[in-house]
Amino acid sequence: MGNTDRARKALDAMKLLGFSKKQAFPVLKQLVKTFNNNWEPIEDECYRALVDAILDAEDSQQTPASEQGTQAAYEHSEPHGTTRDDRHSYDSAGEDGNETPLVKRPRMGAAHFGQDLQPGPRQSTASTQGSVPTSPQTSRRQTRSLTIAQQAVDHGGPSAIGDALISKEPKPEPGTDAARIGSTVQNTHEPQVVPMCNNGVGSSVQNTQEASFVEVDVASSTNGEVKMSLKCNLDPSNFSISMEEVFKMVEQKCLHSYKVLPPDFSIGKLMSEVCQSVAQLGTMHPDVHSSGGSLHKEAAAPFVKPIACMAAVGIDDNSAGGSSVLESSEPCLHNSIVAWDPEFAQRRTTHDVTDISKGEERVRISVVNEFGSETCPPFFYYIPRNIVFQNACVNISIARIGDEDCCADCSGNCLSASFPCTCARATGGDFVYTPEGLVKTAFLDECTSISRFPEKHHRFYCKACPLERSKNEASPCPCKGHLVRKFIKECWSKCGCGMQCGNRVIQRGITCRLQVYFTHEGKGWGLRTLEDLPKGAFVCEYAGEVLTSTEMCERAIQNARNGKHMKQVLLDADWSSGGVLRDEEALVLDGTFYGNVGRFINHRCYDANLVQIPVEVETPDHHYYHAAYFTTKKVEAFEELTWDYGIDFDDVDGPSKAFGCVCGSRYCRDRRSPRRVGQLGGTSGGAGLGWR
Ligand SMILES: C[S@@+](CC[C@H](N)C(=O)[O-])C[C@H]1O[C@@H](n2cnc3c(N)ncnc32)[C@H](O)[C@@H]1O
Repeated sequence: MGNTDRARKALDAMKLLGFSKKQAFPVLKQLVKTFNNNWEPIEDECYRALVDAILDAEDSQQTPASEQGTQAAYEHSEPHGTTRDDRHSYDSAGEDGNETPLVKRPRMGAAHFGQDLQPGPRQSTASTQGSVPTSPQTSRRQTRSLTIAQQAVDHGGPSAIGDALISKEPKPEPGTDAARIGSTVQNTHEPQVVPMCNNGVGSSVQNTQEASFVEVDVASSTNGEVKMSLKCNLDPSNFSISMEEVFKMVEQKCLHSYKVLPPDFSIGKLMSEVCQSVAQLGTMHPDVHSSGGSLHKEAAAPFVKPIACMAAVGIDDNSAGGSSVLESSEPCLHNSIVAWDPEFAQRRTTHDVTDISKGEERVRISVVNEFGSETCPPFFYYIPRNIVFQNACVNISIARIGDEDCCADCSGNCLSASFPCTCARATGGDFVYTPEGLVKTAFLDECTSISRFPEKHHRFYCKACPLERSKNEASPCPCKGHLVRKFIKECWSKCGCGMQCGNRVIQRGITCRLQVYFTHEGKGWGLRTLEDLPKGAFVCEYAGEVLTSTEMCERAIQNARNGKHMKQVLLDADWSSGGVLRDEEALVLDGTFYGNVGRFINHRCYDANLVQIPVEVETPDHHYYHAAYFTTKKVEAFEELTWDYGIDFDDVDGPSKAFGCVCGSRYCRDRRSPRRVGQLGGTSGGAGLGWR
């Protein structure tokens, strides 16, 4: 083929992309000269070099259309009212009058990965930042969709020169909040089409005459939710490929294009990194953002990284809530007395909806209400870790931790030692956590079983039950029994290992991305995850004021008068093992007035996706411990996080009076429930945890 033919083909190809001959020709001429009449690099990858060169030439001339006032640089006139930027998005017709795709022009190579789709001069209507409403109050999910439209037009030249990337209407995904909000999604984007070389994922259908689409959807919100999905509407009967094959192919093409790539480069990883980066930018606390501090790293570290810990090296624990210690040198902790001032609380009605934790957690925890008018839950003080109310005795002292209660001789990461350390042995002979920071399946399943089928598990019966005594001191009822629960013992400060030790998970605080949201089933506010969570993942603790059981009863009476629901968790795992317990040793956590996100976890009968496991960190006995929530199964992003409160709904005198269950579980135990569709034989009878 001679130079003239090659030039004609190149100009035809450019025309298909919306570049006029006037634009393309001088650039092509220059390129041919630059490459010493060698056409290969010009024709390579569907004229990628040429497109880039034209865009570069445009860049060097470009001023915004609104300022320019003329479109003299273009052969054809602009559609009505469009700006130069718009024109890049909407070339309404080709020079031949045929309807050609409305084009937007990013750099071709980068467009595969959306890299060139960052805010930029020619993407004023579709920038990621621009798409996100600036008001933090806005709870609407914004979606950003990029569609690679494969036109597969065969003009004798590279067949898929017309591949295009379209930013289209937000498209909610089934099962996500975006799907629920449906038409309420605010779309700040215009549809856009970007020319793509056919070296993308759609290449396997380049000969088809029918238009095919590959959509890359990036859904994001002000609250930092990000979901990236890739959808193809290709006819699956034409071919069968696995995503792995696709990734491999794209990876090879990347390698070909960019010449140098790290050996472990993967498209899957790249996509997940894109999501994580968007999430990270959205979830970083402003102070971290500006300082680029280590907290930023920590927040971004996937919690499943061996060391949810690794990133914790060098973190500033003051701000990051890395320790769950109740600070005290007193045997009984009385230095953090919390007094609830109802008047003050009434004056303070709002939370920071961008972060209900007020920066107390490592990640922001946003609040959204897609269904009602209340913008946020009733006021309470957010505390990331437990604080004693008044009389509770939480005896944390170095002196009480004996050699048999810690692993003073360890160093580094206990999980990598050849033998389980003392702390691991305290959990039953082995480490409970995997190197990825997840609770091992066998242990988790046993904890879940105890919680689901308490009647099948062993109970202790107190001689003088503190719970019954606090209800009626004069003539207490016999103890109803306390479940023997399985404990996790984490390494702690008296141990020789470091903060990066894999046997320290809950003490690092929340690392997954959570959101408080208003449920539509009538449960009030609830908690959901914004990312997929594997089975056994730590979600959060239930944090609150530490009360004695007498204080709890007094509060319960007071709250019943005020029509307030209590949000309490009994720490009764070991009440009967040490003989008669003093009232100040029988402890309860109450998150009603001072609490963390754990107070938003709603109840689900039987098949809840969280289980509460007692975790001992700083105290060697089981009177005081942390009530930590772990996932019982894989949980998808945007799923509500639920826990079985262990309520016996048939006990009309008990806590079930508080609410009619609308958990929606097919095993719902509340016979009155309108949403009940089935029944599991037997009742829970309580999982050893009271809930009022
Ligand atoms: C710990 S709080 C959970 C957060 C609460 N939904 C809120 O808005 O603050 C427990 C309260 O949530 C409500 N709740 C939790 N699970 C429920 C369910 N399955 N059905 C109905 N209400 C539920 C009840 O009002 C219960 O007293």
